[in-house]
Amino acid sequence: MNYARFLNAVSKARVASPIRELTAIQQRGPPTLISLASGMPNTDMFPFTQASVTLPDDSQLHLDQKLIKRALQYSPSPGIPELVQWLKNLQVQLHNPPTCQLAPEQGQMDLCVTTGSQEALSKTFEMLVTPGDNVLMDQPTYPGTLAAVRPLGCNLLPVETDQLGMRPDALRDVLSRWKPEDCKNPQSDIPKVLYTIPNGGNPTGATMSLDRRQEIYEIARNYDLMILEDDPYYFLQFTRPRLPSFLSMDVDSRVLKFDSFSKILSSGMRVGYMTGPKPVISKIVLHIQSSTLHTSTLTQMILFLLLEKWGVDGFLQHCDRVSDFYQERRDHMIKSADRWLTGLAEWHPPSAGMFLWLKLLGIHDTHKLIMEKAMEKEVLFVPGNAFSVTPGEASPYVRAAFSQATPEQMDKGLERLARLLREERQLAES
Ligand SMILES: Cc1ncc(COP(=O)(O)O)c(CNc2cc3ccccc3n(O)c2=O)c1O
Repeated sequence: MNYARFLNAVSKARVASPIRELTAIQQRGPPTLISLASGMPNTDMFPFTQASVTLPDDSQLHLDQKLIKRALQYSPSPGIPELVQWLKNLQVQLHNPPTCQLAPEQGQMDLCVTTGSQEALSKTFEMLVTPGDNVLMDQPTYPGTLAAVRPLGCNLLPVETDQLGMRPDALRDVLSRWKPEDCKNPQSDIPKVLYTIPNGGNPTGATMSLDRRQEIYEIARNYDLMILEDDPYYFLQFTRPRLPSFLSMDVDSRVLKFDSFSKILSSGMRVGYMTGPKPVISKIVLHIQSSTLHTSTLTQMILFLLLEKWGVDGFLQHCDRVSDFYQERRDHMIKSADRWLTGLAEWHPPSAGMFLWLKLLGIHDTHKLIMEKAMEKEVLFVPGNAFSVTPGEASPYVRAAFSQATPEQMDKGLERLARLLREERQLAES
């Protein structure tokens, strides 16, 4: 892969911060190393002497006086080494990426910790996108991504999805404006980036079938596309075995996978991790060096202590408990939808994630209905137009989340929606 084709001018101009490089050297150095180099503060002045976190089994993660000093200090931009290594081992065990066998400059698998996958996504678009670029994207998609990429002045090209995720025929149709060989012409405006959410899609709840993943990967090979695999719901797949990731089939090293602990351990800890070709991850790390410096060391340390205690098997057992919880909530929401919305709406039961994508029959655009009338009925959804790649596009859909509401609240909420839809029907017929 020629990664220079994908990096924009800003990213190419990024160079290593000498001070941050020193942090890495200092952290790797022997205990006998005397550093008069970095301007790190003196941890003896920090008013914290230890910290403990209690787990459901009443066991504790403890940061003693020595560990708390390290946890409260600056740390390397890619992430604290022990957490980075644990996550690399997890990715190899789960996805066995072909890229592990490559030489670093050829795109060997690398990984960095980010402050949520949101930081990884925003920095990645800022690394790959030049104003005027054409960027391929699931339609509909996650508003947080739209918020990150829209201001960059590129043309977002919506690729239609259905209950099985992005449609390869729709992708081919969008790409039919170009010839595959256009990717060799630096003057061509052929798309270089494809963004998709393969599991438990936000907002549709869709999970991409294996056939489609393989077909879309082949299209990406043919048109030399980087695939941004946004995958915060990977561990919330309800079926086993989990579907293979794009990372697991990435023989070219063209996949960037965005993972997150938000849906399985904590959203407030703000820890994600990004896996991809070393030349690309290195550029993201340079962006981290000149922005946040690194994700909170304390947060990373607490997370690592937990993962070290659990091991991969223990972590996956926890993920199974979490996905079982959301599967049960999904079942409750589908039962209530069947009870209240039959004949009023259409949907596909999701096989992952936390969202149900409801098409409200007879409604051209749900925005006004939800923001005004549903509020009067004291029920809230997200109107479908919030997820459209095309700004201002009308949508008959609403996104319903089954992550927080109790089964009783879900049932009451969908009953209120049904009452509203029946009132709308009567109004339209009168
Ligand atoms: C597809 C996709 N990619 C990336 C992210 C970001 O995850 P993180 O940075 O690792 O935590 C998300 C998080 N999605 C949401 C977040 C959220 C936060 C407050 C309130 C509402 C929220 N709603 O509604 C969301 O969908 C996502 O769905």
